Amino acid sequence: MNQPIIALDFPSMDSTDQFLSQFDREKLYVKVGMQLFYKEGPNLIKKLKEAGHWIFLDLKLHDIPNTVKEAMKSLATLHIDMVNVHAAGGKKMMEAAMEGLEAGTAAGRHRPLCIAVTQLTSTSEKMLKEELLINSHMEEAVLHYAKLTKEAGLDGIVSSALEVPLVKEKITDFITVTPGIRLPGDKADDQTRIVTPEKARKLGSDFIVVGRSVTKSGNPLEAYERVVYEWNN
Ligand SMILES: O=c1ccn([C@@H]2O[C@H](COP(=O)(O)O)[C@@H](O)[C@H]2O)c(=O)[nH]1
Repeated sequence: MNQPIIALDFPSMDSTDQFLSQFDREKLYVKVGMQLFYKEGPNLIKKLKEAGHWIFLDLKLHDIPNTVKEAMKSLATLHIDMVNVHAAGGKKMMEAAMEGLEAGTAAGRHRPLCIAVTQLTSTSEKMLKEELLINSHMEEAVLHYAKLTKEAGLDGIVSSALEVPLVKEKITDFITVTPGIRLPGDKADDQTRIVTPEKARKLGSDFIVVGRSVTKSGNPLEAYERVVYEWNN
């Protein structure tokens, strides 16, 4: 079974524990983002690891190459499974991220997967042009950043599932992690490039990231099971 990655966008360890307690010790693939990590830090990661969960630490590093390299050295000691940067930091920054991760990974351990955000799933075509002054269509912009990411030696990208077919056509051996996932009928909220789990599977995503469709549902366990079903069948 392919597991969706569940975004633990909660304010504290307590609210996270409360959410996870509904899953009866099932091992989940979880995503810890800025809100939770900035509050609870490495202790939370340790706790989630001890409970057997896989962890995508979604901090989206974006700084000068040396700073990103040293930050990745530290993050590699947390034994997470996946980590990320913003591709907009450029090739040198992404290469530095990989150097840091490799240097920080203990002998005998797997280096965490490292992926780069191409264009946030909250970004629309209009915003791309008018605010970011990127004068190409979303798909081309995502592909351009994906190519830079591949050249820098990273394992894959974050994009919406809508761009996955083009990325997969042009770049091989490269994973696609796609947030902006909504169950049919759910609100888009601040996301603009959204698809259902079923559509993401049909478009060829390797991993989907699901937050509010599960965490804000009246019945999170049932919503999770629906996502799992749609994602796998
Ligand atoms: O382009 C991106 C990159 C990261 N995210 C993160 O994924 C989740 C999505 O949450 P939803 O509640 O399902 O919208 C959230 O943690 C974002 O920080 C993204 O949405 N888009």
